[in-house]
Amino acid sequence: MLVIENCRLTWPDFAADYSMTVQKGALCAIVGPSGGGKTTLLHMIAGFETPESGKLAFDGVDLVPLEPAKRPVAIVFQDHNLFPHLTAGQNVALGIRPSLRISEGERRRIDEMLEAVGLMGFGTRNPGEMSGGQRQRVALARALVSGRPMILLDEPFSSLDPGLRRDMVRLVGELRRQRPVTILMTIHTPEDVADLADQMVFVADGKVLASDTPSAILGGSLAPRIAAATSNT
Ligand SMILES: Nc1ncnc2c1ncn2[C@@H]1O[C@H](COP(=O)(O)OP(=O)(O)OP(=O)(O)O)[C@@H](O)[C@H]1O
Repeated sequence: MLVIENCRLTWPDFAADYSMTVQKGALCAIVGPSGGGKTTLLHMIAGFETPESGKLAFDGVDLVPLEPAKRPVAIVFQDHNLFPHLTAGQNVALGIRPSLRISEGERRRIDEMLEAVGLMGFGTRNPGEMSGGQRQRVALARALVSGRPMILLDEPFSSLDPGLRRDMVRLVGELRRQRPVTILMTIHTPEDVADLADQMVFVADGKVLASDTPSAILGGSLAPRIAAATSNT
């Protein structure tokens, strides 16, 4: 389980105090207004920001003292996930070995992962020869092949058109059913994940203001605020 208890971060213009839990193996969607602190929450879990106080633990392990590379976490950003001078296969390989010196078995794992995200045969292409959706599939494959038990997706599909975005969200749903991974995903279109996510949290003003099932969140008292946050994007 991911446990976040009163994790505080303070800047001159913004203060956050996060508390939430996510069950191991769950898909948790993070929604809320722009500037409310969704990305900052993921950055804190990944280790790019350090809480001044509070508890941040996954599976009973305190994450705070661990540098980002040592955390049980892989992150996929909205853009710029891939190295343009490396092939798709090499970009995925980085999830296993930063040196890119991979064994034959690892090569097979990479090919299998590319196949799992619908990119069989694309291993030798460069990112510049791929569509935005295909590039995000490569980034997803790299996160999954790393074997890290928690994957953070920060608006990974928001630059894609609505149909492709829904396909990608469904792909995330399928992939996580096949492997024991906990996924936290920020999203500006909560309706896309309503029937896939186990949990939805609403983040605004640097706080987790609600945490429940997607139907309870989307049908509850926060619905107008969620609709307003969505229409502003
Ligand atoms: N390192 C930092 N230094 C100063 N302020 C920061 C830092 N990191 C985040 N913030 C502030 O935290 C606030 C929340 O930003 P954040 O990106 O987490 O919001 P968000 O909910 O992800 O927004 P969006 O939906 O637009 O991506 C912003 O006001 C931002 O300026």
